[in-house]
Amino acid sequence: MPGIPHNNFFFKGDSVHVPCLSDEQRQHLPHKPLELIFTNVTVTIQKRFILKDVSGIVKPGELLAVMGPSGCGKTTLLNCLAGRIKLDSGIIRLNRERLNKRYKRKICYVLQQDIFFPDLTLRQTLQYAALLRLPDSLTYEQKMQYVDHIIDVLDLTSCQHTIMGDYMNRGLSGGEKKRANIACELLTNPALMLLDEPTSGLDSHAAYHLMSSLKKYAENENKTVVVTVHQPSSQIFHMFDKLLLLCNGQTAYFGDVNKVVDFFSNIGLVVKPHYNPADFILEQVKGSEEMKEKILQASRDARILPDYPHELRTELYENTICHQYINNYNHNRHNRINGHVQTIQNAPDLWGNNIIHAKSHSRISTTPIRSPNDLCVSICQTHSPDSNTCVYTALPMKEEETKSFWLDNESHASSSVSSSDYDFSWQWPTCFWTQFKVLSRRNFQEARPRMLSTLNWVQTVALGIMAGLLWFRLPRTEPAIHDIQGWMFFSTTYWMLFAHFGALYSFPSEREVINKERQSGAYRLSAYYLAKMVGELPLTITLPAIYHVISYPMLGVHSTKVFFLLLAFLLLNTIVAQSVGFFIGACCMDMQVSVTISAIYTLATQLFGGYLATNIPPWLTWMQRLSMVHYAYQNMQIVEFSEGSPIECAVPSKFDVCKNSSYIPVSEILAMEGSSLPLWLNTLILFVFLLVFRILGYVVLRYFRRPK
Ligand SMILES: Nc1ncnc2c1ncn2[C@@H]1O[C@H](COP(=O)(O)OP(=O)(O)OP(=O)(O)O)[C@@H](O)[C@H]1O
Repeated sequence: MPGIPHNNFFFKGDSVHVPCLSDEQRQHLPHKPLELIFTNVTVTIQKRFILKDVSGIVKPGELLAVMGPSGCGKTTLLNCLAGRIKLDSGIIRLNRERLNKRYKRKICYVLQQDIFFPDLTLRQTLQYAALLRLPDSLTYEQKMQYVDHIIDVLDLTSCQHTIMGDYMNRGLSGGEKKRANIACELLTNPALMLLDEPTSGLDSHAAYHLMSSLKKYAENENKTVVVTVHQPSSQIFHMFDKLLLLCNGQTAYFGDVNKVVDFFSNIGLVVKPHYNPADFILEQVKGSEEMKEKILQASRDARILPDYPHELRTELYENTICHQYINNYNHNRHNRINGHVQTIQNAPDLWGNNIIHAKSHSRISTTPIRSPNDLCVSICQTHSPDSNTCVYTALPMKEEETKSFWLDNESHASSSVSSSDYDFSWQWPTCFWTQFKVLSRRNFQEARPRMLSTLNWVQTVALGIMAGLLWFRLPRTEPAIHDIQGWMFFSTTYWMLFAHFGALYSFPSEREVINKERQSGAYRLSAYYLAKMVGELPLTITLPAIYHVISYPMLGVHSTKVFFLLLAFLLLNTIVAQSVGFFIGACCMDMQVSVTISAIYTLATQLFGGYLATNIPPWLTWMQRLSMVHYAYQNMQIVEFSEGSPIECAVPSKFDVCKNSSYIPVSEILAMEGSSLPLWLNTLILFVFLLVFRILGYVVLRYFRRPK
């Protein structure tokens, strides 16, 4: 394939391939290698330790396996490393810099669950991912060429036109979905890959090939790879460079994979010959409580042995050098650093250098003190100049990295910008316009099978004919008024319910995909939201329009203008109802709650619509103001009875006006149902409904339903 290098690494048959960019393309994705260090990671949920003091280091080119029994905290650790869970304590660093939002696009996180739009094919899924996540500097052809290549090297060619599928519609197999999941993430040429159970659901052959691919990916591309695995075969086990064994959320072993057998032997747990070491160590950490404690104690003891990575020894510095140092402050003063007025605590360090502790809002800049081996940095996380309230830590740093650094002390996942290493990954991969265009197209393509399914067509046509037959050729006389109103009210309420519940039911499955993509920083929420409105609009209005085209002429068309105006209000009402459904879907995580709220709202809307109850008690009239159907229904009457053929009075007539006239004016017909508003005001209110609920939906997604 032109433009694709031959230093391939992914196995396909007997050959090995690289799903990577050509050198020219690679220039557009300048990810430098990342070293991952996590120290003393502790997470508690509902006062229960899920992870406690877990530490590890993975260098570029290395493959770290996280193993342990089910429920020991593997996924939680991966979530922490991806910055998706707030730590109770501990630090995660990438290239010695604290994990922050800027790294999101350098990290690829392949989730345990394969979350996709079920109706898109594998190829469409990858194409959209490439269009959204590869930078605008690559042309469309280059992006598609890369998709072809990824499909080829992951051996997905034969199933590229198969839908992803779900439990209702069978699509890709489990293994194919898993590879598709990895393919989507590999598109961005990530520097750090986190994969949660990538081999689950694969047969041993497929699992071996996948793991060897990842191993070669790490080695050849200098990538950092972390995987969680349950029970690897011995072949797979020996592919790992490093192993982190977890037991009850604590480190049972961290180090080279080829030293783990010795570690267990040293505490009297000797692996039998020809036994899979992975099975052996997992059996030990699933053993009795005494056995677990013995292993955990041995692991704690190993932290002070010489071969324990010195990058992880923060507690040594904390307890000795930094403690002594912090107690040695001798004066405070104010100064200006990095353009911010800061309180600076300045003191000579233990080795004769100066240390400056500086605090400005949430950002901190410190100069380090030099310890005999490394640099000890003290970080004050409070606004108080009192050293007793400072939280401090010590970390070995390279000298060039110590000039200044910025600390995000709120959350690992929140924003923090370093002046150094500023690259494209801080920005969105594509501009708003590209995101909007691609997402509109994808929304249309994804929603079409769902919204315009054969069943929906049958239902619409059947209902249109039924309504047309029921109200067939209605005469323009007083006794027919109620029937004409019946058709209008039925049409508006039916399409309100259809659109509202359609939006409600489609949202939960869509939300998972959107959350996954938002977490990886693929696009702006605003681009998605706008694209959703635009992309789905033709689909939302198609079926009500078909219904109208069938049923209204059967009633008897009196003017083209009336035909189109009635259609316009029917569609406007449908779009408003969809907005409300979308808003409720965004608010409620629980489907049953959202269905209940929707049922109450839509039924109340019907009751107060003006057709079913005409004598609404005065203290309840405000409810009518909240009924969206009410406004559309009123407008349809205004149009039908003022622009259409006049309605003849009956003899005798219940309208007083018929004493002096043969026709009933629209105002009299509307007055039968209580007070009414002019056409323009009803229309304006419908547009206000539309805008308010769309904006509220966005606000909820933006601020209250942010993916963690
Ligand atoms: N949000 C949460 N609320 C309550 N408990 C949680 C939550 N998230 C995780 N846990 C608990 O934390 C523990 C670790 O969960 P985690 O999913 O990390 O385990 P795991 O090792 O990945 O398991 P498995 O191998 O079965 O996927 C489990 O006991 C789980 O029940």
